[in-house]
Amino acid sequence: MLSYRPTVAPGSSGRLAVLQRHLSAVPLSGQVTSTVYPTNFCYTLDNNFLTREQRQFYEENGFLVIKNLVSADDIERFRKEFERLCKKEITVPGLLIMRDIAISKSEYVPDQKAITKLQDFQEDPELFRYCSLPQIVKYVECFTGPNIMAMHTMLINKPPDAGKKSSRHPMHQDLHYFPFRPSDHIVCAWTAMERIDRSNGCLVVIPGTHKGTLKQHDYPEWEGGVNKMYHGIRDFDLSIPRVHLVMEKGDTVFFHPLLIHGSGMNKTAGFRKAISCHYASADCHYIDVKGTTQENIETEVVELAKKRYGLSGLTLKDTWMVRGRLINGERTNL
Ligand SMILES: CCCCCCCCCCCCCCCCC(=O)SCCNC(=O)CCNC(=O)[C@H](O)C(C)(C)COP(=O)(O)OP(=O)(O)OC[C@H]1O[C@@H](n2cnc3c(N)ncnc32)[C@H](O)[C@@H]1OP(=O)(O)O
Ligand SMILES: Nc1ncnc2c1ncn2[C@@H]1O[C@H](COP(=O)(O)OP(=O)(O)OP(=O)(O)O)[C@@H](O)[C@H]1O
Ligand SMILES: O=C(O)CCC(=O)C(=O)O
Ligand SMILES: [Fe+2]
Ligand SMILES: [Mg+2]
Repeated sequence: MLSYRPTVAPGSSGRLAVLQRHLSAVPLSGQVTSTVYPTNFCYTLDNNFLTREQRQFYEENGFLVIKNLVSADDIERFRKEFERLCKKEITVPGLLIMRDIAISKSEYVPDQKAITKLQDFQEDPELFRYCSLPQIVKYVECFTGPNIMAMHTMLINKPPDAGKKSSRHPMHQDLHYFPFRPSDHIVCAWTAMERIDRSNGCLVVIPGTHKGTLKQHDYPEWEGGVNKMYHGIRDFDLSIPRVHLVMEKGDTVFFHPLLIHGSGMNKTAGFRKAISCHYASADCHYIDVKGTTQENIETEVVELAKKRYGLSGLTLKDTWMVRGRLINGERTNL
């Protein structure tokens, strides 16, 4: 499994150069002069799908919410599949099932609802359908270009907080987990599977932080404990204003992997559900994270892979190479 090689030989630095040229969005001669063409868009591609307002919003803020993008029927199907997986009616290779730290450390015997997160559902055709929904992929292409990889999949089932605030997700940047670049060609799609607001722990973002750099991440020092791998930005300044994204069922947010975000406590009795996929341009390249701030997460992920699959000597890159799946175009580098 780990001897995977891309089916198309890399050597595609030319493609990336083309993509980068697209990113600078320089006006072409001969275009309609009544339109003012942007000269400084660098986080979105010029493929005429996003409106000018949508592009401008993402450029400035690092996220974009699209209302009602996923149908109630599809969400119902994802919900049903989630239940089958929780009940272990089916098993899926590679699927990671995670329970909340508060539940895992208590005497209480959890039922299947006590699952906080399913991760890596790329081998489950029903859930993976989410990643290929054409209306999502159309948006994704505006950030990644045409060669699209689904790198990371999650169904988050934020449990009612057990009283220790462990249902929170600390403020972080997803790029911390990713050993591939450039970051501008990576995007997360995150769809609310029901109404999500401050009562059940909505996404919380700090607009504009995608323009910054990757920060040092560690486990936050929370009294009630922190879930495995829920790293947060070290010494994060909580006085910086946060924006709470209240979303209705089917609404989808696309966000940049440097955008600082987290999610709040679930104060309701229900399990708050969202489904997400991180996409990257297949033209991105892997980096070695040794000696960088990402070394700590590499150590943890590699330890987990060793524990689960008995494989030693892996790198963070190896664990992503085997999880990535092509969605559109050619698998060039990743
Ligand atoms: C091919 C390689 C695949 C490797 C995959 C690695 C995942 C990489 C993550 C990338 C994320 C990138 C995207 C950014 C998004 C940000 C995030 O969401 S980061 C957080 C997501 N990460 C995860 O969900 C992965 C971590 N999960 C796990 O490692 C496991 O689910 C587990 C927490 C270890 C539970 O394993 P399991 O064996 O099923 O459980 P138990 O046998 O009951 O417990 C073993 C041991 O672990 C303790 N424990 C259980 N739950 C938790 C928890 N939520 N937090 C902390 N610790 C937990 C449990 O108490 C046991 O401990 P003990 O001391 O041995 O008793
Ligand atoms: N006092 C705090 N200590 C540590 N982290 C915090 C604190 N307050 C907020 N955070 C971080 O910010 C995230 C969002 O929290 P925020 O307070 O903005 O939302 P919330 O708790 O869902 O909403 P509300 O404050 O309305 O209950 C939390 O998950 C956590 O990561
Ligand atoms: O709480 C959520 O649904 C999102 C958490 C998150 O940001 C993540 O898993 O990367
Ligand atoms: Fe995240
Ligand atoms: Mg709060």
